[in-house]
Amino acid sequence: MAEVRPHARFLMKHCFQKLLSHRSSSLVFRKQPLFSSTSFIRSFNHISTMPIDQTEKDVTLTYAGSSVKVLLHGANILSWKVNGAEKLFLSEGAILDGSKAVRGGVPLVFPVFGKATSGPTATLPQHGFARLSTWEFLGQTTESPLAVQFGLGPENVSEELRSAWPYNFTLIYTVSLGEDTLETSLSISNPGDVAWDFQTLLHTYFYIPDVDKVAVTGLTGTEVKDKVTKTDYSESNEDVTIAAEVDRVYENVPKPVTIKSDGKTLFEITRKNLDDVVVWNPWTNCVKMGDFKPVTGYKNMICVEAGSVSKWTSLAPGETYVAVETVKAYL
Ligand SMILES: O=P(O)(O)OC[C@H]1O[C@@H](O)[C@H](O)[C@@H](O)[C@@H]1O
Repeated sequence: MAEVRPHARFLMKHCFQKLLSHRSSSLVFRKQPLFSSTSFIRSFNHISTMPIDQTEKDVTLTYAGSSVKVLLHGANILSWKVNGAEKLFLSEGAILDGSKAVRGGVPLVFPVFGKATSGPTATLPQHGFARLSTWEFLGQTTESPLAVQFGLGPENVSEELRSAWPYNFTLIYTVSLGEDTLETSLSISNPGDVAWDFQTLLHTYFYIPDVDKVAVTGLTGTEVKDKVTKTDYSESNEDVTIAAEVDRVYENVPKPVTIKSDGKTLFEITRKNLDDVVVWNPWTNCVKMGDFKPVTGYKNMICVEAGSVSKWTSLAPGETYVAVETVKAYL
């Protein structure tokens, strides 16, 4: 029997199931080879810019003056532009060759947030293996908004990481680009025969003009685990501002969260099945990270991370968990 390449194996094992679920929600699924076909190109010849540009390393979508670029390594979004303006922070020192997690954009955290001290994920590196593995580009699902999918299964993960967490899983990451919105949806399935627990998070680095003027709202009254002060408390501020290192997990945040600058809304973040929100800015401690450049970059970034991290979610065989974040950009 001819050898089946990993990509084909992924499609057979993971995506045909997805295809069926898409059919029920009337989405169109196209497999990767169609992207290079002239029929696909012809179907978009009324649009002046090609909407999907695929290279060996990344995939760029262009839609209604906006664009998003996704690196296959980590399925890490590197850039999101609305009307030509960059909305994400990507360190000038970010390493994009697959040897390290990307410092900026939107790294994906799975199956553990931070570093577990006990349990099955304790042998995994900080934030798990999804951001350290090269995902497969699976193709396009819709034209308007423009959406594509990426997949990760055990066959895409290094042997070392796979033996550290030896479970069967399927991750399908859908990136949808609207005029001023970016929706990211992570479908986490257990196709194996034993249950496992996970945490997940979208580690979004937002670009901001000036950290001194920034405020995060929508967190008032929620319980906080403050990793800098090592205290737990209830957030009393309407406006959460940044004037030093901040590393906090806000638990069970009930409402959308907004990032403002000088009182004006820059971003609104809505979440489904991502109950927690992490706010992180390393401040001048960024000098300790070799890949954080320039060292003044902390003034132009804030991580507001939608996650399910304050508890473990158990996924039984055959179950799927779908986590969705929608970011709307203003200004
Ligand atoms: O350097 P890393 O592994 O990308 O992590 C960056 C930060 O990620 C945040 O989500 C964590 O709350 C921080 O504690 C951590 O420092």
